[in-house]
Formats: sequence, C-alpha cells, structure tokens
Amino acid sequence: MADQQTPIVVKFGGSSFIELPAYRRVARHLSELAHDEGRPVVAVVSGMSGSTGRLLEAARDVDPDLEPHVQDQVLATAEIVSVGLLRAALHAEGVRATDLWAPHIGMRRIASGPVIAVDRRRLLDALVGKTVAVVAGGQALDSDGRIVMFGRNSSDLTAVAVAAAVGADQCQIYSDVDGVYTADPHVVPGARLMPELSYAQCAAMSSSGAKVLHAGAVRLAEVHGIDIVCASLTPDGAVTGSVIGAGRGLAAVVGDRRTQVFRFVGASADDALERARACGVVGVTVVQGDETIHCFAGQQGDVAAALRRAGIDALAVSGLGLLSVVQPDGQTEHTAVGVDSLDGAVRDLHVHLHGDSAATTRWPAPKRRSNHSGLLLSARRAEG
Ligand SMILES: Nc1ncnc2c1ncn2[C@@H]1O[C@H](COP(=O)(O)OP(=O)(O)O)[C@@H](O)[C@H]1O
Ligand SMILES: N[C@@H](CC(=O)OP(=O)(O)O)C(=O)O
Repeated sequence: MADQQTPIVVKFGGSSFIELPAYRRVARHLSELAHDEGRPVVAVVSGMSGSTGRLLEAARDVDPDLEPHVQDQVLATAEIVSVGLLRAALHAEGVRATDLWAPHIGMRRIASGPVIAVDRRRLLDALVGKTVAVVAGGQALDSDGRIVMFGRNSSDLTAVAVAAAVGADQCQIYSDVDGVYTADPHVVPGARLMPELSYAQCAAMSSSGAKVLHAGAVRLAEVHGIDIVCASLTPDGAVTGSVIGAGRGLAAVVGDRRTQVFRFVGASADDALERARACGVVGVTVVQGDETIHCFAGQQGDVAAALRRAGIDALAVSGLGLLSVVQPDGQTEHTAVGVDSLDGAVRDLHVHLHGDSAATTRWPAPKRRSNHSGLLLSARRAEG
C-alpha cells in the first residue's frame, strides 16, 4: 500500500525525447512533481525515439545472424545514453539525482519468461538524499549476470516492475499521446480518447500490435493492482488522458503492419503455434477465405529468428498486416489485410463502430524520430 513516503514512479518513452532540449523539460517536470508531492520520483526512461531500431540495423549489418545476447548488449546502450542525458539535465537544473542501470538495483530476469525482479532495498537506498532516480528501461541481468533486454517497448514493463517493488499504487507513463484511443490517433484523427479502460482490453490491444503500451507491463500491473496512468508532457504542462485499471473503455480498432505472417510447413500448424507461443512469440490464428494463416504481432522483434531457434519450419508470407477489433472486455477478432490497405481498413472500421466523429486530435502528423539517434549510422555510412 502506497503512503506519503512511497516514491512516485513515472516512465518517459522514446517519443518524449525527440530533441535534446526535451531532457531539460522532463528534468524540470520531475523536479516540480517531486516538490509538489513531497516525495522522491523514480523515472524509468527509454532510448531516444528511433535509437533502438537504428542500433539493431547497424548490428545486423555487421552480423546478419546476430547472437541474441550480443544483440541485447548493443540495444541496452540506447537506454544507457538516455539515462545519462536525463541525469545530466537534472544536474544542470540543480536537482539531486542518481542514475541506475540493471546491475545497480538488482534488476533480474526470472527464468526465461518476461518477468522482471527489482531489489527494493537497493532501489530505496539509492534514493536516500536524492530527489530523482533515473532508471534504464527494458534491461535486466540474466542468471550469468549478462545484460538482457525484454524486447521492444519494454521500458513500460520496467516501470511497472519498479512501481510494484516500491509499493506504488500507480505508474505514470508519458509518451507523445496522452492516453489510449479507440484507434491510433496518428492513423485515425477522429479517434476517441478512453478516459478509462480495463487491463484486459489494453493488454489485448497491445498483443494485437497497438504500440501504445507493452502487453506484459499491463498484465504485471493487473497482478499487483497498479493503475497505469497515461500522460503526455506538453508545452502547457502535463496532460493526463487514460487510466488502465478497473474501468471500462470503448471498442477499439488496431492495425498492425509489423505483424509477421507465416504458413507452417511439416508439423501441424496448431502444434507449431503452441510451440511458438511457448517461446514467447505472440501469435494468433486467422482464417482467411479457405486458408488458415498465422500472424505474429511484431512486439517480439524478429519472429522469424525465434521460430528458427525453436526448430519450427515456417514460410513467411509478405504483404499482410493484422486488423483487430478489441472489445472493452478484451474479446478480440482478427483479420489479415494487405498492408497497403491497412490504414484505410482501420479508418473504415472505426467509422463503422463509432461514426464519423468530427473530433480531431492534436496528433494528426506522422510520428517523429529523433535525429540525434542516428549518429552511429551516419558514422558507419561515412566510412563506407
Ligand atoms: N490506440 C492507441 N491509442 C494511442 N496511441 C496509440 C494507439 N495505437 C497505437 N498508438 C501509438 O502509440 C504511440 C505511443 O507509443 P510509443 O511510440 O511506444 O511511445 P513511447 O516511445 O513514448 O513509449 C503513439 O504515438 C501512437 O502512434
Ligand atoms: N528500447 C526499447 C525501449 C522502449 O520501451 O521504447 P518506448 O518507450 O519508446 O516504447 C524500444 O525502442 O523498443
């Protein structure tokens, strides 16, 4: 149970760090939050938007058959840079702060599943005399003490694990949108903000490929009864849009173009799907016409490599995306749609469900990436 001494836990995703001055803005916000609430703040951060993708591209260029632990080592640097920059910004703002990576607070991956443990004592000790602790998202140590990553968008998971460790009853997640909408507002400008929605719906949306929150983070929050509060830091201050917890949302439409679609060869498709799920790949079966195909939401990164490692023989089918309707109780229906018509299909389905809402959002523009995350690749290209 949270009390007056319990730290506030917030997470700032890569979309909050498009430009370098954003680190100073976030630092000022953290300082004000701690001051207003009279409690220290633990801020979990992701790498700058685009940095993980660029590092992955660079590492695969060097070794197309990259070993998973080497990949994780390279990717972890995105968050380490971001922690350093936010720590520097806090210093520049005169805020007493500390910076923490996985080894500093005993962040461990338990067994092979995506479950993360945080050493509560070490985290609280690190906060003594500090106003803000900055924590690297998405990373943990495995049983050999090596750094491992939990996959794309997993800083949300770290944030919820930290909230559970310190006994917080909410975890504030900041990004470029202030909440969860009935569709991606970058695709459907008339999408409606859901002031509240259930864990089940949010986890189903994430598993279907909605990027807004990590499915494992939502499930972990439910286990610990932690409310996830979605917020955005705007030039006019923080705006809070959705609470994920016991509330009820509206039917939502999700289009996922990162989904990887496979036909299975040899072993029965159901068996292959079960085995794929057992190695952590989010898979759904879609019946399309006379054919059953299998779509894997892109959350797990390189699905093909995961299937190969599991010894599953599968043929990739290109050009298909996953279109899903997720009900307030989490019930979901999936269809596969050509990627070129996916956004249009999402918009049509949204009009069908919610009418042609005249409401617009403040985020109709395409998603931005930080230019500062491209330094490594620019250097590599210059060398040829
Ligand atoms: N239903 C939805 N509601 C809100 N945002 C969504 C939804 N579906 C997808 N998104 C996308 O999620 C993005 C926020 O997640 P993400 O890019 O991972 O942010 P961050 O980098 O801050 O973690 C938004 O920019 C939006 O494009
Ligand atoms: N390295 C992760 C970090 C993360 O969680 O990102 P974000 O908070 O931007 O979703 C990624 O880009 O996938």
